[in-house]
Amino acid sequence: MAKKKLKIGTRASQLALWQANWVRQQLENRYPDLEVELVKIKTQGDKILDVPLAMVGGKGLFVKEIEEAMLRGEVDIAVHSMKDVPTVFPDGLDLRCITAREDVRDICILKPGYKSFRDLPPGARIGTSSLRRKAQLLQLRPDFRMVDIRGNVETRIRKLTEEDLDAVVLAAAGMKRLGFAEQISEYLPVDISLPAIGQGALGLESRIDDDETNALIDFFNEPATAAAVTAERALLARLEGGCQVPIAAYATVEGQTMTLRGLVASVDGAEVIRGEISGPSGEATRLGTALADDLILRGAGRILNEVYGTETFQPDREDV
Ligand SMILES: NCc1[nH]cc(CCC(=O)O)c1CC(=O)O
Repeated sequence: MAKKKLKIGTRASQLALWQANWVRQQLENRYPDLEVELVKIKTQGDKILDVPLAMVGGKGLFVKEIEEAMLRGEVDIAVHSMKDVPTVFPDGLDLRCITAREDVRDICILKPGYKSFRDLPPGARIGTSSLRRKAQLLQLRPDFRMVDIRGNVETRIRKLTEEDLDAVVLAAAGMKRLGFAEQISEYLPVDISLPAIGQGALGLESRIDDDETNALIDFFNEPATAAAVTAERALLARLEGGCQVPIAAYATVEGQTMTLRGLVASVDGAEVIRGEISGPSGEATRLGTALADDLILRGAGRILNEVYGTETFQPDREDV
């Protein structure tokens, strides 16, 4: 008998609900007889609002409680921003689909009066709590003063005015999904702000053995984005990336060829190790791992050891 009802586990933030509702809509369009319900679940990341994310620590801050509900059978699938999804999954669960990417870039909203990000005055105060954004912007403009802002997209937009900042930096994807595109002052090219791993893509997670659900959702997977995000995540996994280190990667696929760019930086942006690799898109994992190894050899290993307090990343170790 065909499945009659499907439950989506989602965070209650505006962006998460938009994303879950988008998935619901696609499902209902495709399967008119299917009833789709959203189940709101509070995660650790939603509860700790006053501390910069990099200091909260722990991977999967925004997904753990939803995964637990899925394992208990209370929900069938979870919809995540790929950016927030850890690289390892609990036993019994896996990432089943990666959707086509929304705009992958970061954007800025400037204080009224400024024409361009390039024209911001010396010492301009920039709102972001992402180490990745901070490090890259500080490399470009060491005079910038970075101000931590947390909260959902609307809250962060409001902080431009409330905290009298000169600019705030956010993901284009979130702005567009929530209908705030007209508030975008400028798109930051990927050479200036290389995106977060998985930025702009959604991931659908489900129980590995739930064949019925998996058959229903497989159409969401978009092979080119899936390959690109797989390469980015392989790089992240090799670098054991948590959120204490600025790490960025972005892969594009043309025909059968993938180009992956990546970087690891020191938090102050004084050191930014960049790299690029191209190869068959069918070898996404190998490309991501190989670029990570290249970055480690060229200085990322030292940065990671310092931040993690380990000596794991030795350039001369064979398995690194
Ligand atoms: N960390 C929060 C988060 N997770 C995903 C997005 C944006 C949407 C996306 O990248 O898919 C955002 C907001 C932001 O960084 O501005």
